[in-house]
Amino acid sequence: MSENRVIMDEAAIRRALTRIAHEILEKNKGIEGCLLVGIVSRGVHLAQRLAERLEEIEGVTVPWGELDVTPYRDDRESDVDDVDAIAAGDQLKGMEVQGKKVILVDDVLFTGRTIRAAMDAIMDCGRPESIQLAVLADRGHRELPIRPDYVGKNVPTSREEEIEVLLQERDETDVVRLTQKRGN
Ligand SMILES: O=P(O)(O)OC[C@H]1O[C@H](OP(=O)(O)OP(=O)(O)O)[C@H](O)[C@@H]1O
Ligand SMILES: O=c1cc[nH]c(=O)[nH]1
Repeated sequence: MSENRVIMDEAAIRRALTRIAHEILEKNKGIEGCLLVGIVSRGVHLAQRLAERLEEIEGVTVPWGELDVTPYRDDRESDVDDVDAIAAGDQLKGMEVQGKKVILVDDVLFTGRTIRAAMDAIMDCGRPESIQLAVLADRGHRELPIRPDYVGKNVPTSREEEIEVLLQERDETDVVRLTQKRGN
């Protein structure tokens, strides 16, 4: 079994994001009223790239923000101090979610717990018209009833495997890899 299998290379990531941008436009009949929200960390770069693609296609500025869902996680230790927790509304820097079509963007979808936390965070800021989800890779193993609206690639995985996403903005390369979990 290969230790490091490339699932998507730079071109595949670029094509997937372009396709997702078109799917977003088709589903929402344009981009009006949409707000892209990238989940920290790599979801932020993907949201920015999608916003850029959408702007290229539609010729309008597409609002996007970033969200660290740590304070909203269900696996967060209860004795963690709240000093560093930044309310979702402050993270979104006043961007209005009320009545908006919020499109959450993340790199990997696994159990769904990160997205559950993100939905809670968004709801803390207002009542969006809808919340949609775009992910670069869906590896299955959901623990909650969450499904993505836009998927770069479905990647069947075992629990002993991991999906690793590297992006130029942080990692100086664009690749999605399937690796063995350390210790396996
Ligand atoms: O569906 P889930 O089981 O919640 O897993 C998916 C999340 O896991 C990873 O984030 P991680 O917490 O590893 O942080 P990172 O984004 O900083 O790598 C990934 O970026 C997703 O946000
Ligand atoms: O395989 C996985 C699971 C969760 N998050 C990741 O980034 N990769």
